[in-house]
Amino acid sequence: MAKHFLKGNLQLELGSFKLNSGEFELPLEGVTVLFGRSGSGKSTLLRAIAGLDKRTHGQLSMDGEVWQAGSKRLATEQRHIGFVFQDAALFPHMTVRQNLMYGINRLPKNHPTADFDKIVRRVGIEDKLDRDVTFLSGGEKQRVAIARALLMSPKLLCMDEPLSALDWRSKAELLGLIEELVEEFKLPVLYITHAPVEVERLANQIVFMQEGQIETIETLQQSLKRPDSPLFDEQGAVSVLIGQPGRVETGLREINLGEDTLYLSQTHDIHTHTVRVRVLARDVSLALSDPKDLSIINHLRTEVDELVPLDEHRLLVRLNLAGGQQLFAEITQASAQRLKLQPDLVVYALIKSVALAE
Ligand SMILES: Nc1ncnc2c1ncn2[C@@H]1O[C@H](COP(=O)(O)OP(=O)(O)OP(=O)(O)O)[C@@H](O)[C@H]1O
Repeated sequence: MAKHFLKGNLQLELGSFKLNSGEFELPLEGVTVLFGRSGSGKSTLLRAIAGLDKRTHGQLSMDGEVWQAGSKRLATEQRHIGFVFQDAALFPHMTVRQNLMYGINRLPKNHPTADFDKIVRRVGIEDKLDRDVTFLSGGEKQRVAIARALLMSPKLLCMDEPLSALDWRSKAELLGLIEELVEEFKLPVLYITHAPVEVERLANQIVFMQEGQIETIETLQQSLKRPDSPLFDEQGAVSVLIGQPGRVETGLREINLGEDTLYLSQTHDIHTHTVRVRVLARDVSLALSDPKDLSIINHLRTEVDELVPLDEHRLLVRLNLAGGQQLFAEITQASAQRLKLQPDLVVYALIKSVALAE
């Protein structure tokens, strides 16, 4: 059961664009991603929830505390929300420390704050405190923005495309950091992104937006179960397997899936208790028996759940793993016929360890 709930129905008109969320009840557990096409109203909904636009109407309450009633709003400062935007929005020509202290010094006296040294160390900017923010890299600026938000001890953290302006290496580093912080601080997060990889790595649940409305709210696993999931891009269907990190041996990282073990060719340190492994359906091959003389390391015993045709040549096979998780394999219709695939048939899912991304 989620500890926090955001409940409401919000309207906001911006020129010709109308946000009309419809009634929603959002259990805020871990990361809730707002997902939808450009212009579908994700940022507008986030701003309405945060109380950043005076023109907002409707109803909103967080854990029973009224944030919006008709046109009356609780001021944003009183909602205890932390913000991280695409552009870190730091004060230029001020040091990192001055930027961090600026917000803290403006908090009401009774407002709780977090341990400065702890946050700064945790976010990895302890050696940057006296640097002018103008000369920080994009990734470093976002770390400062995250620290600034966490120092406010927010009840809710709102992140609007926090990684989209970064290069891939900084993106990967910050994605890992955000994942760790969410687990460590147990902070509900509302997160906007266009990138399925970020959704798959972080989301507990997803709010799908379309033309200013909330279309549907689903857990990550629910939306990945749909063969036509909006999360699937030109790379095709994706599965996310959740496990616990195990040992590293001979250059392979073990991921414990309960009954099964996966081997990843990544050996960097993992600081979270659970790990999500992203598997592209097209990287999964199937065999009717467990092949012994193959370079592919991961052989998972599965049962066919369903065959879903994609077009006249290809299909998706949904597989059940022993521990209850599901995995997609994309194969040709010709292979499916040759193997005589049908529901309940036992097949071995073969995945190269280098194809797996944590
Ligand atoms: N202040 C404004 N005045 C008029 N129209 C606006 C204003 N702000 C946003 N809009 C319009 O509202 C619509 C929704 O914008 P919003 O930024 O919420 O979409 P989004 O889903 O977050 O898009 P993106 O993914 O591109 O950031 C867009 O058509 C945008 O042009």
